[in-house]
Amino acid sequence: TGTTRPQRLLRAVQERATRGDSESVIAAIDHFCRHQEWAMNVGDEKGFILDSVVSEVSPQTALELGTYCGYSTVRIARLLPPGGHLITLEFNPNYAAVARQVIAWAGLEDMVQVVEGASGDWIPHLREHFGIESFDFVFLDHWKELYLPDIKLLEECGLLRKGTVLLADNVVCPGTPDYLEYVRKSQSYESHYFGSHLEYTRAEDGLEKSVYLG
Ligand SMILES: Nc1ncnc2c1ncn2CCOCCNC(=O)c1cc(-c2ccc(F)cc2)cc(O)c1O
Ligand SMILES: [Mg+2]
Repeated sequence: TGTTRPQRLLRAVQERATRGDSESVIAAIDHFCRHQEWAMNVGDEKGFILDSVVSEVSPQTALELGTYCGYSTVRIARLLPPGGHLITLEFNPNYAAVARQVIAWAGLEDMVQVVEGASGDWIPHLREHFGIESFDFVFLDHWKELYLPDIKLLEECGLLRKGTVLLADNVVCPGTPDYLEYVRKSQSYESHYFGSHLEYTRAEDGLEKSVYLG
């Protein structure tokens, strides 16, 4: 029983990145994934698109579905405006444990809440548990077949408002066909595809940005 990949990724952060410097944490993870071991972070190329959307929205309240090691959590949290807060849901307790340490190494623990559990179980309780009225921004990066049911659940729970921006990773690879069809056809969303590549590879992938129209 050696270490897991997330544990090796965390060690690379602790060895290569400067405490409190989120840029160096992002760079350390990208270096590890390019030169040591591939891992399913959104990566630098799609991460640049994520940065531009987060900067444009400048969310006070943000939700991430699928934390993994906290790479996109750090990318989002470092761009939040004063008072901004990010809730990130992670199913796997081992991933969540690594993510908390990565987020702390970046010095962003005060803006982020890592919540362990399944998205479908937690979404109906976010309002009462965290005092959230609605989300300004949602990043979808968890099980690809849960993207569609989970945005329908967010709608039903009244957690989306006119103008909420959804950004979905992996809409080409591994792919989220039912989600794409829904947001592109629904009168309740204005959708746009940002073509890119699967993290650290030349395979095609992209992000779908969808604005909820209410
Ligand atoms: N809170 C929650 N509730 C429910 N479920 C949850 C949860 N939190 C986590 N999960 C479950 C799973 O989370 C990880 C999902 N991410 C991916 O699977 C993923 C896979 C690839 C990939 C892999 C292999 C290839 F060959 C090509 C591409 C690339 C990516 O960028 C990915 O994001
Ligand atoms: Mg992904």
